[in-house]
Amino acid sequence: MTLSLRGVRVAHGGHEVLHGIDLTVARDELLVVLGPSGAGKSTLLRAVAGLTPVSDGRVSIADRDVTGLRPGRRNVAMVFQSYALFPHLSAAENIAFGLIVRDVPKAEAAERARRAATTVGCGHLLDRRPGQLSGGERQRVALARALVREPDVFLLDEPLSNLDAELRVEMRAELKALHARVGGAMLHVTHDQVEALVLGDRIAVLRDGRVEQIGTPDEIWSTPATTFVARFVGSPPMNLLPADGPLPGLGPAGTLIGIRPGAVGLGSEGGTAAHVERVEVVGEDAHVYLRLGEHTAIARVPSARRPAAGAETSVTVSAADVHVFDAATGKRA
Ligand SMILES: Nc1ncnc2c1ncn2[C@@H]1O[C@H](COP(=O)(O)OP(=O)(O)OP(=O)(O)O)[C@@H](O)[C@H]1O
Repeated sequence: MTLSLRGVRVAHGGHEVLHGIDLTVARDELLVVLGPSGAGKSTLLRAVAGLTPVSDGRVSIADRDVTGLRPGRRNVAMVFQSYALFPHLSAAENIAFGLIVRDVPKAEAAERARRAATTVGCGHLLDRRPGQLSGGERQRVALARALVREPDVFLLDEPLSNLDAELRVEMRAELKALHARVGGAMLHVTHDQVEALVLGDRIAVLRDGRVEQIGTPDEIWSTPATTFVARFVGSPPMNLLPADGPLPGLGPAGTLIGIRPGAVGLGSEGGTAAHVERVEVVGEDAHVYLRLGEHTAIARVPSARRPAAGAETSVTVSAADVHVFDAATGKRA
């Protein structure tokens, strides 16, 4: 394992925000830490980088206990959401900076910076200052600056969140391709579930300073361990209904049944009666907000086949599409 965290706890001003994190990242693995705002994602990255002290537990990098080491001794490179480039230095100087301060000869640093810049597609921007670069170009320079150091671990803190939607999708794919090319252990933090599903070899879902589930994107999607994971991953979120609610017979007593909006069938004969409260058209898809007695649910259907708001319809769900959770604990049953 290149990176391993064992029982890592972090407190801010006497208030514990990470409550014993266990995580490993293999040598060429891209692990995404996914969680809502305030879950402790940035704190986790900062603890690995050595920017925030841990109150308990151990951080190991390349089989070395680094828990007590300062950031410069850990051989990690961090890419920040804000890029954190020096405004008065050119892209080339920004990229080479980490080498120069480590006494790499100037000519070698410049050559390595040029190669890293070419790898991430900003080789033609080396003479420009950050103020003369677009957001996406700055992000490339920040990536090249991390890459050039050849660190044991890359730490990426929401690196795509300042980009517009189109560029974010493009950079997401490029980041994945880059990782496939250069390898290395990457810990990538995001609150964007699509980014996590697309990028991650594995995903660790963080909630209130605890890891709720770790698994491949497929595992997280198809077998969410808790109702929290089930609802956080997927948009619109998974419907949760009591097993003895409006769609009986799909789960044992005392459980909640989970049905993704895409698995809610509308308008078939013999289904459960439902009232269409509202319809949102999102391009090809429509989100249909349904009332089933005292409960509500969302269906995702092709826009062309959407019912009208105010209509009466019927709901059918195939048993194979149902997730079952313990109603008391929220854990997968
Ligand atoms: N320096 C600090 N001092 C006190 N509390 C802090 C400090 N930094 C973070 N916290 C608290 O720790 C918790 C976790 O914060 P953190 O920034 O790690 O969350 P996050 O998951 O990265 O959220 P976001 O997605 O909003 O950045 C929050 O409750 C936050 O208020």
